[in-house]
Amino acid sequence: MLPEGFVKKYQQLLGAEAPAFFESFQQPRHKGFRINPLKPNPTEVALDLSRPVPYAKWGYYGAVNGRQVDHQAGYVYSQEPSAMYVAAIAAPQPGERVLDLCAAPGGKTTYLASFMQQQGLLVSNEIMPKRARILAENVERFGIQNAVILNESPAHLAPRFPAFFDTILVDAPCSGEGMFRKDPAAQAYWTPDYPAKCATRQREIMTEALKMVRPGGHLVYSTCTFSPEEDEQMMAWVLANYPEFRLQPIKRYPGMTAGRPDWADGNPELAQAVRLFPHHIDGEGHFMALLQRAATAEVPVTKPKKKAKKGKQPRRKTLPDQDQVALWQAFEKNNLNCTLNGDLVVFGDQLYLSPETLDLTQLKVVRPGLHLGTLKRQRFEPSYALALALKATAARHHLALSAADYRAYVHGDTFKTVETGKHWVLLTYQAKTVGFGKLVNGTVKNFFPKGLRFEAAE
Ligand SMILES: C[S@@+](CC[C@H](N)C(=O)[O-])C[C@H]1O[C@@H](n2cnc3c(N)ncnc32)[C@H](O)[C@@H]1O
Repeated sequence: MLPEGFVKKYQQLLGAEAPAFFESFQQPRHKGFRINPLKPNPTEVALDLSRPVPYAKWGYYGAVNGRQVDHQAGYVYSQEPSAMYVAAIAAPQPGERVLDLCAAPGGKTTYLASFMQQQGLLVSNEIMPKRARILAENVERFGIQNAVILNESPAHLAPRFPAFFDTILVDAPCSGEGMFRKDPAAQAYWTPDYPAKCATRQREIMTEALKMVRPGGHLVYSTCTFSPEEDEQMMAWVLANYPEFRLQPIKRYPGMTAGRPDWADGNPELAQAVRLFPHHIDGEGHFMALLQRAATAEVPVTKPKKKAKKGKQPRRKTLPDQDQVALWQAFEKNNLNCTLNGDLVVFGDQLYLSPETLDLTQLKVVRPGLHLGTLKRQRFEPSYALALALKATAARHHLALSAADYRAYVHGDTFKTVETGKHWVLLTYQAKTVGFGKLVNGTVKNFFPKGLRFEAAE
């Protein structure tokens, strides 16, 4: 049952449309997924691709089975169809600097990365530590090479990246009215003053996010809620307080409706925003707006940091030493056919490849780039993330698994093979890279991450 206050509110706002809107909550929800253009032959998945989402490149209606190789190998990402349009509006170019400020679990980050084709910088940030780890898992599964994953508050990020990003996505935490069908708990949580509370937090987030957009750059703001307080009124607040930002038109596909100036301060510019209502479109519902910062906007000068006294400059702890570089290079030479681009960065005994030289000191870093692997005393152990970022042909040794071997592998078991020798093997199943194993005299030792092990579907 929809909350009483919710029904009253939308009866008033939607008038004659309200019954159709309420009725949509009785219908089954719409599921969707995107295929991953970063992988070789991305359409070779065991899923029905006959129903594309008209407004979302790589998007389809349908459900994904999380126990199948298409999911495990990062060939598909489950995403509710209306949510897909957010990153499709942002559509960053390869080479751009992009920030996804509220990024977990990664639906929009993985979509942004699809556009970027591994070029440029994608900073994916999530404030909640647990959710940031899930974000990292999804980024790795998708095989993204140019992402830096942070676990920061917007207030801590803004002074570090003033006017830095070409594109910023703020998929704001919201009252989640568009989640009512998927998650009945969202209904129980709802109270008439909840949207206003969420709006306060959204203004705090936007205050920081806007500082990080470069002159001429864009910010996409989105919520999965219908409440004007969090949607048009948020954008009205931005336009009134930040005159260097203007709303830009967004293409409206059939079923999408214009933002409602009459639900805010009447500013006609608000009609540039887009609403996806569940009674008009096959999706759960979303609001999205595209802001652009004037190319001529003046950027406040930030004070340069005090330099450490001569001789006291701490050595950047993240630069690998010669021995560590040598271990990686030996692994690369003996095992890979490709060269990976970026800066080598070391955190403890973990080696990463960073897409851009960034000063990440005093930031909570989940991944400073692509995780390459672990530096052991005399050897290098490649990571699962590296395997999923590689094409099978990028490795010197690869091994195609049978269905039984694949099941054993994702379950965490060792298995036998007729191959001989002692070296790393990049494992594939149905021509999809699924992880590394170590071949030792006919046995493949299992390196599938413990926390991800599962029973594969038959
Ligand atoms: C709508 S969800 C993001 C969904 C994500 N963009 C996706 O597509 O998978 C909003 C996220 O904002 C995070 N969040 C909550 N409070 C926040 C705050 N004060 N500042 C920034 N992010 C916050 C939540 O933890 C949540 O992961």
